[in-house]
Amino acid sequence: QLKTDFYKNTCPNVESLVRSAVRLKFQQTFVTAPATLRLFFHDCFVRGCDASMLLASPNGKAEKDHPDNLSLAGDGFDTVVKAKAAVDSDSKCRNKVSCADILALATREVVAMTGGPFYPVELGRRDGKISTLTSVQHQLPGEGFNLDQLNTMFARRGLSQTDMIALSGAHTLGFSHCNRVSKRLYNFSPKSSIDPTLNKAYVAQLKQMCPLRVDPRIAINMDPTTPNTFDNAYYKNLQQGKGLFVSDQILFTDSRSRNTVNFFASNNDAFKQAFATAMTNLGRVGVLTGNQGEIRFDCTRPN
Ligand code: HEM
Ligand SMILES: [Ca+2]
Ligand SMILES: [Ca+2]
Repeated sequence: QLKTDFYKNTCPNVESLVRSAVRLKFQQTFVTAPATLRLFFHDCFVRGCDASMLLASPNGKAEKDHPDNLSLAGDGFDTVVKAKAAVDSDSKCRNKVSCADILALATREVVAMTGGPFYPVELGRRDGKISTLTSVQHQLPGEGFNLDQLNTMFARRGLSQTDMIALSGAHTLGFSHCNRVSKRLYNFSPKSSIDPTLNKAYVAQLKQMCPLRVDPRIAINMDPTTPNTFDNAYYKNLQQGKGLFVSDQILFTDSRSRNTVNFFASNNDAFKQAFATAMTNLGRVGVLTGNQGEIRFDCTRPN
């Protein structure tokens, strides 16, 4: 239903307009890349890829206000606002391109700019009008999830285990916060205070960055080897016990997903290809098309 040339007649330059705006923003701050990528994921998992996550909060009860979204970096939202302004600066395009499509295009740009694949982006999504805190409940994966929980949550959106493993490779970029990992370092289980699947040297490193009772706002790299490059280092890290979250490390620990991790670790091109396919599948989740929804004038509020 979505098509790569959806705006062929209404806004033929949409891709280059978004690209220049995202490039400019990326030059100002690297966080643009991980922030936009994560925003797209969270948007698609809640009510589908409809830009619901971008809607401002009039009453403190929007999607944005859910605890799982409070750590979304502001630069992701700002990237979409800037790209939308660039699109609307072209009189032919003004109010013709949905915020959901602008987010999908901006996400492709940040992936490509950091070294990931440049893949065709399907377009034609419409913007949703609803954003509620309760619609986020149980829709986003937790950092403590096991393989079955991850597979169930992704399968509900038509995404395979391979898609899930490839998409988890997004953790090759960006930051987390100490509160997400302290349980694995200090308080893992009655049997062992440290998660036994963690690499010992990595534990020491993490404990140094995240001492007990550290300020929970302290940020740490998710990929300790190449935090600013979109590459398959994430999977090589998993092979060495250097997955930051339980939900990362389980992909290698569980024998049902280990082969795919080993394959992506050994072949960056295969990972990039699988990531592109999985992003296309993610971009189709729950989309509004045709005359459903609307084309928002302002990405932060319904028309
Ligand atoms: C598989 C299950 C997943 C879990 C449990 C998970 C969980 C998390 C958590 C807890 C953080 C850190 C938040 C913080 O402390 O600030 C994070 C960051 C991030 N996640 Fe995921 N995530 C998952 C999948 C994904 C997917 C599918 C994508 C995108 C395709 C993604 C992209 C990112 C990015 C780019 C960051 C870094 C954000 C930044 O630097 O601002 N994650 N994720
Ligand atoms: Ca959404
Ligand atoms: Ca990396």
